[in-house]
Amino acid sequence: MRLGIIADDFTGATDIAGFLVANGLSTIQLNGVPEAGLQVEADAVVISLKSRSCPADEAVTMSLAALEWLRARDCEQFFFKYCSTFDSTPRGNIGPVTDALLDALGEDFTVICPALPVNGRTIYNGYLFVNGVPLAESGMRHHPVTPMTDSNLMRLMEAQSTGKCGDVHADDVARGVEAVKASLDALRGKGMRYAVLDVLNAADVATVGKAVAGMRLVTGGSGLADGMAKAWTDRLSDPAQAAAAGRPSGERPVVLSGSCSQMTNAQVAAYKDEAPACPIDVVRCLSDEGYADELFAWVRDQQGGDLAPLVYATTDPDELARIQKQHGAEQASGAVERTFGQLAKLLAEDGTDTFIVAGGETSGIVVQSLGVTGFHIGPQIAPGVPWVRAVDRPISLALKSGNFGGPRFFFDAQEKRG
Ligand SMILES: Nc1ncnc2c1ncn2[C@@H]1O[C@H](COP(=O)(O)OP(=O)(O)O)[C@@H](O)[C@H]1O
Ligand SMILES: O=C(O)[C@@H](O)C(=O)COP(=O)(O)O
Repeated sequence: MRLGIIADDFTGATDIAGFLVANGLSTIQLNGVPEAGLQVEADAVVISLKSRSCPADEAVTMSLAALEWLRARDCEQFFFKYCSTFDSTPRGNIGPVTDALLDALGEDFTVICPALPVNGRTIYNGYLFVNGVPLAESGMRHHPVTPMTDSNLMRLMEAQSTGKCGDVHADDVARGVEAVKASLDALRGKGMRYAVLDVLNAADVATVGKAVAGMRLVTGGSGLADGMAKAWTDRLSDPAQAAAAGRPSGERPVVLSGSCSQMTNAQVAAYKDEAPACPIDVVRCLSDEGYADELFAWVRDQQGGDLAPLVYATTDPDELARIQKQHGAEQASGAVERTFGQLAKLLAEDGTDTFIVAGGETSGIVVQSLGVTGFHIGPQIAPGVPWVRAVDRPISLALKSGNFGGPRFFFDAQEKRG
């Protein structure tokens, strides 16, 4: 197998898998660390974990177990996939997991590259920008679980890891693959353990993708994987064929939105103007055991129309701050996730076969509640959001990262099924 990927959340996993498939790499996504005996045939395997916001020691244990499974399949290269907005808690899991993976592989150096220019994530001088705005000034500063209040990737990485972090400057990236490799060698020579890769555009993506070809472990977002896959294009199959097994097949859709990101707020606003929509009451998530049953009954009544019913917890930063102040951030987000998990399970048992889900943590809980083992990856609805189809039952899903897709994403997902 060419590439083994450990993703720290479920939308992140489908994001990277979607880019690999779009470049013609046959890819399978496995939800959680699979049992030792499972056989898979693919160019790339993505193991999706829900390890972004849990305690660091749990994230390390899960990631090492995933690495062990992948190593047993003779992967040529390993990729630790985290968010293109470097989402991590104040203590942070990206550093500890990167360190643990490096140590387990006997390596002492890797790259840090969350860039994804096609979705507006660029890196300059080691600072991460979201649509031209520094990360800490973007909507990510209000994230319910992983608010990002620093834009400097070197500082973020050093704060949560054991080593020093340098930067491969945009000028070197613009000069090409050999200049990037020389800069990486120089940083390593200076005792750095990590090197941020500046990336401003699609050409830089291709350059850094080639430059990391010989590294045993790389870390970053799906943009880096896109560049790596492009560098392998000569050995790849037809993208349409690679996506065939993941094409959506269902007929009873629902939309579940648990993301409070800026783009999801816009998507929910656009969709609820035209489709049946039910807001989630956080207080009832916290206190009412029967609440998921009630939501289930509502969805069931609404299915069968032109547009799938939407259940959403999505709210704006002011209301979110109020809820978190009143109930505690962890308690509120945990209760909302639990409700989505219960609702998804009830819906699947009743025959809902298509789940369009917004939010990484939300997607994680939905997929875990459905108990799906893994996914075939299908065509992309928007950059970073492919359709996926469960390997073990006829269920299709679109797992949308909070900030991905255009304002009409929920409509697009129901229209773009081929
Ligand atoms: N109204 C709300 N009040 C409190 N927490 C919420 C609310 N809506 C969503 N959440 C929580 O916010 C988190 C959003 O994270 P996630 O699903 O990963 O979205 P994103 O992809 O935007 O990061 C989840 O834990 C979710 O349960
Ligand atoms: O890299 C990205 O931005 C996404 O793949 C990702 O990790 C999404 O996480 P959420 O925003 O929590 O959905």
